[in-house]
Amino acid sequence: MAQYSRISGSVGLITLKNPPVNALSAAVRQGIVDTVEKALCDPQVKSVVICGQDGVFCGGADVKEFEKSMSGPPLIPMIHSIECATKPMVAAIEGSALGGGLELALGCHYRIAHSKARLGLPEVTLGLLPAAGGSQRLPRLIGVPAALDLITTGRHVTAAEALQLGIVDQVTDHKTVDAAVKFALSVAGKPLDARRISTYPCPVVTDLDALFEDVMQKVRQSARGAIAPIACVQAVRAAATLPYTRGMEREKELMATLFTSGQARALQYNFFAQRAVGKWRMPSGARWDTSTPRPVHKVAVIGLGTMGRGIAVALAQAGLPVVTVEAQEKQLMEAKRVMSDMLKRGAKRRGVAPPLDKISYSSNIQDLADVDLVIEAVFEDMDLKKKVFLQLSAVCKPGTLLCTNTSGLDVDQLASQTRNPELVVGMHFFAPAHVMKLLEVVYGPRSSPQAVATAMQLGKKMGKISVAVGNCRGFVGNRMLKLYTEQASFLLEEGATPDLVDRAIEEFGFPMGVFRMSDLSGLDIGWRVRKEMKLAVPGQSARIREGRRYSPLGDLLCEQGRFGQKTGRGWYRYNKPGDRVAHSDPWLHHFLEEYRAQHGLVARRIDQQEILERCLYPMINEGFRILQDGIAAGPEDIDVIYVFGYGWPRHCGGPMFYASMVGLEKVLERLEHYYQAHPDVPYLQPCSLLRRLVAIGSPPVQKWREVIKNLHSQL
Ligand SMILES: CCCCCCCCCCCCC[C@H](O)CC(=O)SCCNC(=O)CCNC(=O)[C@H](O)C(C)(C)COP(=O)(O)OP(=O)(O)OC[C@H]1O[C@@H](n2cnc3c(N)ncnc32)[C@H](O)[C@@H]1OP(=O)(O)O
Repeated sequence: MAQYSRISGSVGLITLKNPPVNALSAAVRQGIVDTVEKALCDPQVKSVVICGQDGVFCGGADVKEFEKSMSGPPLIPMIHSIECATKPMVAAIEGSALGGGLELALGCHYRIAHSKARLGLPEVTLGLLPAAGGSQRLPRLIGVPAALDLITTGRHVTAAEALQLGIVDQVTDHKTVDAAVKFALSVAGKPLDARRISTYPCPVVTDLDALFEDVMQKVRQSARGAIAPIACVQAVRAAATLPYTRGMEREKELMATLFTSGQARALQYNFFAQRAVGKWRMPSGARWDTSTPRPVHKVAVIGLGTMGRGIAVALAQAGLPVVTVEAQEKQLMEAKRVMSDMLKRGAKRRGVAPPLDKISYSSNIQDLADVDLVIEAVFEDMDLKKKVFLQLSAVCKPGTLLCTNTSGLDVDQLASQTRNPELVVGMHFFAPAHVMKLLEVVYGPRSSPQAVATAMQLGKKMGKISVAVGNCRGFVGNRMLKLYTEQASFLLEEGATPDLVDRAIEEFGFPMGVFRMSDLSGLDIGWRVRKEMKLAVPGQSARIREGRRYSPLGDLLCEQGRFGQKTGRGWYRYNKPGDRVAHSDPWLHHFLEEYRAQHGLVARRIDQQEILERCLYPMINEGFRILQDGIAAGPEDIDVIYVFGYGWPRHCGGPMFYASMVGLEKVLERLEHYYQAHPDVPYLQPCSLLRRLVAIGSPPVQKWREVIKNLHSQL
């Protein structure tokens, strides 16, 4: 839909109307075609302004339409006819001009932006390229290097940067449409030949081959198997080397391969999944749109280890006053120094003043009497956390929300220490907490919807993608991760090496393999938990514990003081403690051989396919159990957690989406196969939800919620 009116006597005003982001649906495209024609045929009209309603120019093509067969006028000729118009066309950009929205603006002869507007070609993040002329017009307008940067990263630029780059002609702090109309009046009747970007030659680049080789290498390195960034580079190369019409053909050709790819489907699924997790619901029926968060004006963080420091910094960066409490004076002083540096570095990056005054430091828990919300981030020890919750419950004013930053401990046990268990939730941050985007908000059986709503809103304010999940050991992320790491150890017992397993995982697209990751986070953390659970017993190497297969490999390494990077030895060897470059370690290979000999295990050749299936399918199976248990409300929650918290390659959608792409029948068949081969690993047994989905014909992932709902209503 687009509305046409005439203002200031001679300016035709076209307003895109498709809330919330004025996406270019078939109806909007039809509206634009019709209203442009009207404006061009109206003899009173000397120039035209195109704007979007409600302060948003246009969020691009309507991504929901990509799943259906396309109807309505196509974008490319529509934009072409705007560029060919004989009356000046001016884009009035407020809010966002993204993807097809910016391409539409590039088809106009002039662009006026509000100072708060954001512009960009983020198609690459959806597995696509700017295929309505964006890959051909932008390099012609701003040069090849700048266009490559914007198109391959998909980053949004501010109006100020857009002006500097030459994407927009004017930036205004006032009403954008008024400024655009004034501008349109001033250019009426002026020649337009020099304003049609498609006619520009691409600015010459010295040593084009070297530039593209360099960019392609960088993109291949950071893309980790994603195809869209590579196609984006190829499209820009076409702009730099071919006439416009041939460049457009190349753009179309490249888009055709991306458009139907699994990666594009995965990335678009993930785009909507990120938005779906904000619409949380609890098994009780409480939901995001019926639960009002409590106001949070002042926050506290208790415990200033690595996690507490990161959380406090993220809170201060979000503009919240934070009281931090650390019982040990020495640790408090050290934390203050490190956190001030973190705030200064962050502020420098963002070009703002460091919010040092937002954080106050104390060693006295009594200083938390007036805060609205506390995040406890002391050592991961249930007894210690219980003690802290007991104290907090006595010190804090009534109504204070008490949150625990735990990676898997029982939130309900902590709630039971307090006067108001309904005000207790888990906030599981990921390290480094001021950088990582993910937050698991964990509700216990007694957490109130209001407490969940408050934690979710705080997460949003901190710039996190927050996912509400139920309370169980490890919540969603770590519950699934446990099986992944355990399977990786089993593979070592059977003949693999850390390098072999990590290579397979990294080629799949994870930034780091399972053993490299374990060395980075420290083997001792899991060891301590296993010792607490009485699973790990020093000096013991039995391979069956509590009636099921157990790999003591990690425990045995810890007994040798091999804790990973921090000790310079772990699954790999490092040149010195704290070093980050992992080297294959002959000692470890010898250790594995001895271990296998001791247990009568014969090493066999393990291929990449088996490594992936053994590491990923049990996780996926556990994901189905998590859905079945109602710990996560839908597959989107699990997938968002894995993409943003655990490095699951975004172009594979997330573990549950990946399962649907592989085919649920295949996942089921392989799990059955592995369970038969390893009956002492109970979690390999396929979960009944997976069986059920296969039995009803493997519906697409978007339909699983319905199946789960029916399953729960039958129980
Ligand atoms: C054989 C095969 C032949 C192949 C040839 C096919 C040729 C096809 C030709 C296509 C031509 C290509 C055109 C173009 O190059 C492609 C594109 O434009 S792709 C889209 C690019 N745009 C984006 O990526 C922007 C995405 N949106 C955002 O970043 C943000 O939404 C925003 C605009 C910055 C606004 O942010 P917020 O205010 O925070 O709001 P939300 O993000 O929560 O969004 C609100 C609401 O809107 C929905 N939504 C947003 N953008 C779109 C969109 N582009 N399409 C559809 N829906 C969109 C979002 O999901 C939210 O929905 P809700 O959750 O409320 O239901």
